[in-house]
Amino acid sequence: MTILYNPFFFLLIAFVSLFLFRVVLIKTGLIHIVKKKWRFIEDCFHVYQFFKVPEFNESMQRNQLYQKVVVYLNSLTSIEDSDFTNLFTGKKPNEIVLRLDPNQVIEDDFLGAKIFWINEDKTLVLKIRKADKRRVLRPYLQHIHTVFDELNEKKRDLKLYMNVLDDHDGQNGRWRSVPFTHPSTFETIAMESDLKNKVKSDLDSFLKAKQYYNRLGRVWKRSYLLYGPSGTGKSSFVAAMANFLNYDVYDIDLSKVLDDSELKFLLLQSTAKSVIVIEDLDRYLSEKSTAVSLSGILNFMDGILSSCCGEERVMVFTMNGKDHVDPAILRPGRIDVHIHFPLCDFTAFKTLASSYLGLKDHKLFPQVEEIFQNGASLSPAEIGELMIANRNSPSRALKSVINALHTDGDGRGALNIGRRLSDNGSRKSVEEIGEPSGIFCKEGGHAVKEIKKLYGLLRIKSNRKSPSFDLSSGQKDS
Ligand SMILES: Nc1ncnc2c1ncn2[C@@H]1O[C@H](COP(=O)(O)OP(=O)(O)OP(=O)(O)O)[C@@H](O)[C@H]1O
Ligand SMILES: [Mg+2]
Repeated sequence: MTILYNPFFFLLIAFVSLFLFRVVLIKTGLIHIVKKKWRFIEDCFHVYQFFKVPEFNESMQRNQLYQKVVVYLNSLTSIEDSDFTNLFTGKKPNEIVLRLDPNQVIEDDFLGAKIFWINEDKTLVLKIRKADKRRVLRPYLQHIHTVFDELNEKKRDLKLYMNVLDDHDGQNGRWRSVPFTHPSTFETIAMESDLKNKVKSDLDSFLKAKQYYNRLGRVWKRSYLLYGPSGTGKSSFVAAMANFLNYDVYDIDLSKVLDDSELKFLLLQSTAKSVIVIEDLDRYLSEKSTAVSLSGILNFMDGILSSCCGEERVMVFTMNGKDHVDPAILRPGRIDVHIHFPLCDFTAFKTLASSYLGLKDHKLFPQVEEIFQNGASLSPAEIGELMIANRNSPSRALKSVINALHTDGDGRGALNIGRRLSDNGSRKSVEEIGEPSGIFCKEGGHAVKEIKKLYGLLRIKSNRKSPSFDLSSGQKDS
């Protein structure tokens, strides 16, 4: 019986009872009633101020702020906690969005202050403690603007612009647009994952670097050269980049550009947050199938003109090979990142087999691996086509890939290897850093490298015969 008089026993009982009480409150949902009562009691001790945001102004024009607040509130997770919420289908398939119901209260936290929104008829009422108002209100409204802009940016429909020769209406210059709906993403591209991540983080850091570029007095742009044999995924990669960045695409057909000044004009007419692409640049240059001069292209690449618009742009140039391209185009500082798109190797093949056939492993894989090791190769496009054509039978698909590698692909990979071996020493140094298919000329991305480049520490290297490789080894060193 003495245990009953033990204070520890009482404490234990109290703890257990409290715990059980809490469990009952949570499990039965009574917690919400308790919270409401508690809020009511709290309200008695605070003085609140109310701000109305009506949907229309006195001239019956729409209040922009109302729209922004609605979008902002609908994005809050606390909307799920209000007693009534409307459910709608979203724009994407299977997407369901929540919308605040009239007469509901939604709670928000900002800078440690509690803010309540009451959805009255055609008016949103902001309720804030007087004690918090001076400190919180302005930054909070600014926060709503920012979140709204971000959400808007995310959901906007992308466009693909193409330049045309005729300009009948004269209204939109020479650009014509269609919705950009290319499904390619970084996930669907078969590519060394390390390289893919490097490109993603390069794009990410570019997006965040507005202040940085401004401080250095540089145009806020980043340019990429994608080069490699046909069907290795260069165009798909451009689409993946645009989808990743959520940028429009401006696809410049150089054969439809009448002269250098028109190329400048096209650049000036492009909007911020866009990927500007020139495909097959090497072909235009070697066949001279464009009226644009080399200097016109160089000026375009340097983006001198886009500096007047000052907003972010990504430029992408694709080529089948760099061998016959004027060195001025490839000099360091002109194109920031070079990415090589090789023919398929066994790793890329496995990625394709996984996405096209849903195969993680197969008894024919060792055979395929051996063929790749013997130097045969095909482009991912060729392998992809065979897999799509035989998608109902993975074994047949793999056999047809093996056949094609034996016949069409024989020696293509070997040729590739041969080319590498016959290259100069600097190309070998690329192989040494373990990025045969990766970014081998990547300046910047990191502040130190940008500054080095700016202040000419790397300029000495640009005079060498094969500047990209020197730069990459500089990168390796650093
Ligand atoms: N690395 C890859 N990963 C996944 N699919 C690929 C890859 N490379 C090519 N493909 C597929 O092959 C087709 C052709 O690819 P894409 O047009 O991007 O090649 P490309 O390098 O631009 O060729 P070209 O130099 O002839 O323009 C696309 O349907 C794409 O899905
Ligand atoms: Mg292409």
